[in-house]
Amino acid sequence: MSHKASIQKVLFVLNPISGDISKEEVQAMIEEYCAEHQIHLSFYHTTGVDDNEEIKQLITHHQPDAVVAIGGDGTVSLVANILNHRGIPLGIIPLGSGNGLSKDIGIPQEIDQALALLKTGVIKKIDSLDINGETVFHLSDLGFNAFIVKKFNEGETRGPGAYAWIALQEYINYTPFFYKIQTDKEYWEGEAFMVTIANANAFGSNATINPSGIIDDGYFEICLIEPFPKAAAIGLLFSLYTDKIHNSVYSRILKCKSATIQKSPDDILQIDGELVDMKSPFTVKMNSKSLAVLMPAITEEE
Ligand SMILES: Nc1ncnc2c1ncn2[C@@H]1O[C@H](COP(=O)(O)OP(=O)(O)OP(=O)(O)O)[C@@H](O)[C@H]1O
Repeated sequence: MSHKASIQKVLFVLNPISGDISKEEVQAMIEEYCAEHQIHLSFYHTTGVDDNEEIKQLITHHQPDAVVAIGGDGTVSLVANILNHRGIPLGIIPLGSGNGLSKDIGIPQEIDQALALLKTGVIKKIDSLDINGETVFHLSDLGFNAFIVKKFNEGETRGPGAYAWIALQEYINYTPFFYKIQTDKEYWEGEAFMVTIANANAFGSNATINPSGIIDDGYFEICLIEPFPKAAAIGLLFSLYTDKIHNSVYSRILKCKSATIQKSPDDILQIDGELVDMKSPFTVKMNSKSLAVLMPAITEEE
């Protein structure tokens, strides 16, 4: 179910440090678009400190029809967390390096086209997941990828090249952790190279970990990559980038509505790009259709 967006008042939340484009230019483009389409606008520039409270106050004050996050995954997550369960739609103008959620829901990656959704888009509700009080809108994982995210955050170099280089170096000596997973439907235990708790389909890098996931079907998937011989690594990588990982003998997907996961103490959890300190065991629960999102009308017909 979706309905045509009728948006006349927008709060734009802009992260001045994300992306490599001039934010003055982005703001000028938005101001011009809104003037042309009689959209009343206000801007909030994030500071990295108390943004959550400031944005909540601005929402109360301005009563916007939509709040548009302009930035990377961190900015999208900040705004999505505020809007979750509130009914006010989230818009996204992607400026980060990954932009995972925006890609998964079909939001154009070009600024002008993403902006045009204010007039051409539809509002649709998507699911979110609750992991012991932390919210996942896109993907969360344990194991190898979360470990690489940690290494990447600790390093000096940025960009997809740096991430791939760290992954390649660490992969050689990586030892998979042991997991116990009880879902509302089945039990699984064993070692896994990676355990992805997926509300959506693909990482910002376009590696599709959950090809058949649907973001508003009331289910999530726990996507396991079981330990594999080194010789299988290239094939697995190829499967991830051709939407075929579910066909691999090393892949197992547990589709469910709730789950309890037991992890090893040293294993790390990442949620939508941020590392989270999580106790074990932890529970994952579905919040069906909790977040209203502004997206292209075409997504529904695909
Ligand atoms: N004015 C600011 N100065 C410094 N840090 C900021 C400011 N505003 C937000 N931040 C920080 O920016 C981070 C979020 O960045 P975001 O993910 O949106 O962009 P990015 O890092 O460029 O994108 P990506 O994660 O996709 O590479 C948060 O850690 C937040 O605290």
